[in-house]
Amino acid sequence: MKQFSANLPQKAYTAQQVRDNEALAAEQSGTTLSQLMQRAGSAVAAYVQSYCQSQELDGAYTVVLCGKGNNAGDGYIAAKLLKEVGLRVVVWSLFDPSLLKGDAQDAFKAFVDFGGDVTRKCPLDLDEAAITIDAVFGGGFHGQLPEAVQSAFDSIENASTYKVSVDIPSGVNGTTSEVSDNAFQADVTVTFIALKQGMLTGQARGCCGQILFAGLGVAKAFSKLVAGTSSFSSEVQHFRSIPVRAYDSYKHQLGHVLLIGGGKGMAGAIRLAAEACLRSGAGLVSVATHPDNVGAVLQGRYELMVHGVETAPHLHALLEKATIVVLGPGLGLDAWAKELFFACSEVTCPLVIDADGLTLLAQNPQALKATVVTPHLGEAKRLLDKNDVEYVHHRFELAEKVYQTTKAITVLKGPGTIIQGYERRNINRSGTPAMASAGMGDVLSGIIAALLAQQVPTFAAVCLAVYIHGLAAEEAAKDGALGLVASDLFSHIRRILG
Ligand SMILES: NC(=O)C1=CN([C@@H]2O[C@H](COP(=O)(O)OP(=O)(O)OC[C@H]3O[C@@H](n4cnc5c(N)ncnc54)[C@H](OP(=O)(O)O)[C@@H]3O)[C@@H](O)[C@H]2O)[C@@H](O)CC1
Ligand SMILES: [K+]
Repeated sequence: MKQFSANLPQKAYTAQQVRDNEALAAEQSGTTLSQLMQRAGSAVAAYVQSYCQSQELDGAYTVVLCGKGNNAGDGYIAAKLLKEVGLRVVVWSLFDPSLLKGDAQDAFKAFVDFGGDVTRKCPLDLDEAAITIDAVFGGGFHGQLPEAVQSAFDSIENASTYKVSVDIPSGVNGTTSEVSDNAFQADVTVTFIALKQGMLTGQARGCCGQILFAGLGVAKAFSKLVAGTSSFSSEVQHFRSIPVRAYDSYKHQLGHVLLIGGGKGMAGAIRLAAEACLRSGAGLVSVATHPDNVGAVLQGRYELMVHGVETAPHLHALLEKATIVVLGPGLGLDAWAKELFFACSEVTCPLVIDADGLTLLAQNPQALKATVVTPHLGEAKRLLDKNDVEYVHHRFELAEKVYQTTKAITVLKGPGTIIQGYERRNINRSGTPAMASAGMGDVLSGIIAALLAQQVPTFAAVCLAVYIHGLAAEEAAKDGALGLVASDLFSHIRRILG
């Protein structure tokens, strides 16, 4: 049986759920916790061996960093197995091994009895270590890494060694996604039993490198026992919810999106959103922008209907024709922006609010009823009550709070975008640098609007838009798109949507 796989399950759980239920899952699967630890260590050793084979690293030096909990137990087991197959292994224990308990203490003793070296100091020039395994903290970690651990990780960060984390990179909170200073930056993380939600989003996602999954023979029992907190999926299944276009379909059947934004001197964002909307299949796309921007927004994209809007009354006629409204890209915060913002109080069709629209919504929470909001971390913070700002580093809580506050499907942007709504939660699998460059958020709101215009149900439209956007970003990056600017995504969006 393969001990680990790059195919990841579609449900995610908190690290605490895993800790609380692994014993019962083991019992129901006819196994014990100490056998689970053996399997966990063995899965890590199997991965390291396969890596060594692929890189032709015979007898390579491997440093195993160990802590004081069960994560260290996995580390000692892996260390012994790798020593058995001829690797030169040394354990660098960052805590006194006498703190180890139970199975972890047994694993330490077994390694030492086998002639394994355990040292409390950095054992060698880390550039000489082909591989470094992080078994310092796993599911039991919270808060900040102790200083000694941080300085050890600092020296590893600068060394040319391949880094493998056991279960969860040390310094990452597997429940909240909070990341300690100097958290371990793995090339690969072999995670056990279930996907931990905290690894899949924000800065934490970057600490994990590639995630490999090892169910340890209890994953099935675990998933029957415990309800996941979120689905972690590419949402490919949502492609089915895009209606097939009839041969005789025409533009008036495919929605009319009105995008409002682009204050004086800020034509770019609204143009990007409008172009993404066209490319993602909306039937008609209108733009309401500052009169100065009309030429710039229309330039080279003559399918757009671009209107220079001075005041709210100019907007009313456009709002009447729209079936979907996007408010915010490049809107600004001046008097002109505020007038258009308040004019949207009459919107009865689905309303997507992004960017400056969110800042104005934060200042006037009762003024508009959004259907979808697409905040990044800073915008999400603004939308919340001061009392809730404590949730800022807890991306799941933050997305949930924004959802409760706005009652709009919330797309918390960033790597591993969280989509929260209708009591469902989704984490975008592609985990790309999707929002890394200027303008890419604007593209996302354009795609969402286009899918809504084509009558894809709202939650599916949002999941699908995030997926398309992430996939397009990934493809653009593969093509070596310099700096990954939003416009690189367009050709890929076209290709993905067929
Ligand atoms: N159950 C099993 O048998 C199996 C478990 N498995 C493995 O075990 C891992 C979970 O093990 P674990 O629960 O022992 O947690 P782990 O992260 O190793 O250490 C917790 C220790 O660290 C401490 N600590 C926390 N934060 C700290 C901080 N900031 N600074 C300093 N100290 C801090 C914490 O202290 P406390 O919070 O209690 O005060 C406690 O002493 C799991 O990820 C998987 O790898 C698998 O083998 C399958 C079978
Ligand atoms: K770890």
